[in-house]
Amino acid sequence: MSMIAAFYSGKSILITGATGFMGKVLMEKLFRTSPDLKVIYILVRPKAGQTTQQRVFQILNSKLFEKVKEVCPNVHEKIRAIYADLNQNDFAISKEDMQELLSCTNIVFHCAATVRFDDHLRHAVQLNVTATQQLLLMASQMPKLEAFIHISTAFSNCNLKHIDEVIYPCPVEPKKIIDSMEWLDDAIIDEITPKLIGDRPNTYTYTKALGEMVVQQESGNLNIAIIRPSIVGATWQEPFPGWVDNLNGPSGLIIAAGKGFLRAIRATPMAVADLIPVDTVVNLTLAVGWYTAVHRPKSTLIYHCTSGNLNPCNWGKMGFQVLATFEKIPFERAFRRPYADFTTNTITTQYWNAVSHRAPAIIYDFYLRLTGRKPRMTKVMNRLLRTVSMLEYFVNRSWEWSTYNTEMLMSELSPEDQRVFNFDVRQLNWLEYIENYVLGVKKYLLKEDMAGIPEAKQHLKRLRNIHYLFNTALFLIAWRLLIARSQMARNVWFFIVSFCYKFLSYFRASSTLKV
Ligand SMILES: CCCCCCCCCCCCCCCC(=O)SCCNC(=O)CCNC(=O)[C@H](O)C(C)(C)COP(=O)(O)OP(=O)(O)OC[C@H]1O[C@@H](n2cnc3c(N)ncnc32)[C@H](O)[C@@H]1OP(=O)(O)O
Ligand SMILES: NC(=O)C1=CN([C@@H]2O[C@H](COP(=O)(O)OP(=O)(O)OC[C@H]3O[C@@H](n4cnc5c(N)ncnc54)[C@H](OP(=O)(O)O)[C@@H]3O)[C@@H](O)[C@H]2O)C=CC1
Repeated sequence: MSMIAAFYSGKSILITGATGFMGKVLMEKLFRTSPDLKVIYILVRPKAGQTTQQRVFQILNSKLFEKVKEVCPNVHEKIRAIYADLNQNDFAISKEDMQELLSCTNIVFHCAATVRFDDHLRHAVQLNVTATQQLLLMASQMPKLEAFIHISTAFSNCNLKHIDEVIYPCPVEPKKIIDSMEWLDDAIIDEITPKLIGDRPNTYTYTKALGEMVVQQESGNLNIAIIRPSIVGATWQEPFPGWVDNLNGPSGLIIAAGKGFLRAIRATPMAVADLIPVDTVVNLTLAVGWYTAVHRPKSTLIYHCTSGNLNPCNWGKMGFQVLATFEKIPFERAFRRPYADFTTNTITTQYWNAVSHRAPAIIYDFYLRLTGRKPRMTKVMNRLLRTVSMLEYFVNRSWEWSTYNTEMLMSELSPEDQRVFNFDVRQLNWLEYIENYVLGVKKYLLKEDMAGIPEAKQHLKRLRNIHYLFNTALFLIAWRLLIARSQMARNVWFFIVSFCYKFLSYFRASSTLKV
């Protein structure tokens, strides 16, 4: 019997960010391995015209939860969606709901965050810092609370090269930042943002670092742990390989490359691609919840959930495997044939952006205009290049994260727990994982049918022929123009033609002699 699974039985668990990528996988695993848990409270806001109930209904009826329904048929009764907006005071939770949360919760998993790199500092602070502070305040009023697990990111200290499992202080105290966000206007915040974030690349990593400081300062008597995952990718094994449901991290770029929009990126092929499957992060999170509640470590432990030091893969290998998978499993209706050049040179990147990204978009928009349709490709391309420029920071550097606590925890687990809550990334086969990732992107993000693969392959063949035809035509036109203008080019041309003629004559003569 798994000790971790048994620990969560009968428990009331509060999850923030349960509608997000990681939150859904966390809920799924909890229900599947501990169907006897008492209740999962999730803080949800209405979104995109859906009420909180409709959102929960949609999640529970998704493919991700198919296995859960078999082991926990009354899952609908065990999930309690509580209306909440983490941007509001007291999260806008009703008094009755708040009372229930405070009196019943045993474990808190705080996953909610804004993960947008370019979020306005005010908004990023509100969600990643102030909301964390408020949640800790709530937690301090929960008499039955056994553990509070905060999800941070391995990149919260990406300004350092070697990162230990400790909290590194930011120069300005989080409390001061929270206060100043209340009275500074947007223009001033915009002005001071670069100074505040310093050598971090964006407001996301900065506010996640502030969030960790808040956890440290406000922990009081709470039993707290922090988990720092690196780049979270599709599921490795559970509930099935390749599941992914948003464009963050590599997923968006896999689509862009597979559809032929993205053909080059400024990336260092030898830099470590510190990807970690979402189910690995969830398994570690649940193991940490158990360990923190049962063993009650004296201080707040930080767990790095990374792959680089245990089972490294680099961007070059990853890109190669992604492209190789497109050969077997192409995406439908590609704009151009998938190809991705990783270059570290800024001038080469600009050349590729002009020739391979912007020019085809302009030509395609011109074609759309000619055929009476609305041009759109230039806009899509500009957005994509902006996204790529924001991710470039992470694909041109390598970090070293120490993983003593994570390895210590692994050794504390029983063999059964090591199997059921496996977070040993050394067992991951990258080639297989990446292939499943690409397949998952096709199935769950693009919602493409596998039956369409032969047609997709045909389409790529047509694109290849168009490519050859286009290049030949371009070459001939360029050559014709050169001949018309340069005596030297004409001489070369006559030399080649006469050489070919002589060679053919000689060949014909020698074959006649043989006969
Ligand atoms: C050969 C292949 C090799 C693969 C090689 C992979 C390398 C991959 C390195 C990753 C490295 C991350 C390392 C951080 C790890 C953490 O810890 S951070 C957690 C992850 N967070 C993220 O990834 C957030 C990144 N995204 C953002 O911040 C924002 O989307 C951006 C980039 C600022 C764009 O903002 P925006 O212009 O306002 O656009 P937004 O409204 O978000 O979306 C606009 C459009 O772009 C699309 N879009 C959004 N994000 C993306 C994306 N990532 N990609 C493409 N399209 C996107 C949207 O679907 C939308 O399309 P439409 O619906 O309009 O058709
Ligand atoms: N994805 C990654 O690569 C990595 C993620 N992380 C961390 O993991 C955690 C989970 O990330 P991930 O699941 O990928 O992120 P998602 O963007 O998929 O999910 C974010 C969650 O936060 C919720 N949320 C955001 N704003 C509010 C609000 N105002 N009120 C209530 N809920 C809100 C979202 O709700 P809604 O659905 O309503 O928007 C959603 O459930 C985060 O803490 C992130 O920093 C760390 C490293 C890498």
